Amino acid sequence: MKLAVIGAGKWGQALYHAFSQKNDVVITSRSHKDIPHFVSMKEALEYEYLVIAIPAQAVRGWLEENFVDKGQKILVAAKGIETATGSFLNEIYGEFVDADRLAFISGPSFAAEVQKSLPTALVISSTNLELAKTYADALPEYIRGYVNDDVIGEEVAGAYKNVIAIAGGVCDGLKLGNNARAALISRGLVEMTRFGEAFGAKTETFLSLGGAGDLFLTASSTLSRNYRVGIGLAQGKKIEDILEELGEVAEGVPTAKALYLLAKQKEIYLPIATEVHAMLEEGKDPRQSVRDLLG
Ligand SMILES: NC(=O)c1ccc[n+]([C@@H]2O[C@H](COP(=O)([O-])OP(=O)(O)OC[C@H]3O[C@@H](n4cnc5c(N)ncnc54)[C@H](O)[C@@H]3O)[C@@H](O)[C@H]2O)c1
Ligand SMILES: O=P(O)(O)OC[C@H](O)CO
Repeated sequence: MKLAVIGAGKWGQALYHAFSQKNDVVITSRSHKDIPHFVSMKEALEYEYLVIAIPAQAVRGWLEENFVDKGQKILVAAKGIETATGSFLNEIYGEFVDADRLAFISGPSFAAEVQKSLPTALVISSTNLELAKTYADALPEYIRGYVNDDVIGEEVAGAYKNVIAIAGGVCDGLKLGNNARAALISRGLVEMTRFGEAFGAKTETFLSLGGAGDLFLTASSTLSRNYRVGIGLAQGKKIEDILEELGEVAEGVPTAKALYLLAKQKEIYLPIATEVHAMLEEGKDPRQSVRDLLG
């Protein structure tokens, strides 16, 4: 199979490594990178099968500037909800490509471990299960690919867990203990499920890889950029300084605002996301957020 990976950040390069095990893969990004089989954006967009690892908040602009529909299939490899409009990625990509040519990859997957070919299990979701299977079959032996058709559920899970991961970092940064982190992660799973169901997601989606699996991974590891944002908040750092130090995308930061706005609009009770939003956007003291969550 011939594939083109678009976006050469940590995740794009990890997926390029993974898919290259069994396929002919090229990679591109907005600035040249010294990677074998690096091609121009124009050449990459001629491929039939694409993998796009551009961060959620940049997707719409990138599509508007670069994408011409020539029948390509797209595996969307980002996790987030567009803050400006509250749109999920399937809605944004859906403005450019029919749903039956869109698939979404999610699940517990630190790029650094995928890059080292460590055992991983991921979910590829699509309304077109044949397409999901095509991409899953292209994964290497060290990645077990599951497929399902609950695109909304997998999208919500992948986006929401980044916000709970920020809270997980706050919890550990304040040294509140394992009991507190377990309570936070469990309640975070309930909260993301409640949110997902409001948008038509399947409850069981949140019990598997894309939900509980990715949440447990991300909300308790310094390998997570979002978890590290929480550590910084607990240390009293300003979010601007945290992100500058990080030097990589932390999708939970803009997604927290998107969740807060959607929760108000649809009147959904999202206590943890609301407190993360308050810490990020209003500079609320993390200790006060914890007290308010426990209150
Ligand atoms: N890093 C991981 O472990 C991991 C794992 C799974 C999913 N993801 C998801 O993958 C997506 C990308 O994250 P990442 O880890 O590669 O982040 P990163 O910060 O390592 O890289 C982001 C890449 O996007 C590019 N980019 C940013 N704005 C752009 C724009 N306007 N147009 C074109 N390119 C742009 C940057 O140049 C950079 O190469 C995120 O949604 C993230 O949640 C990351
Ligand atoms: O580093 P994070 O917090 O963006 O998490 C990376 C992946 O989404 C983990 O599955």
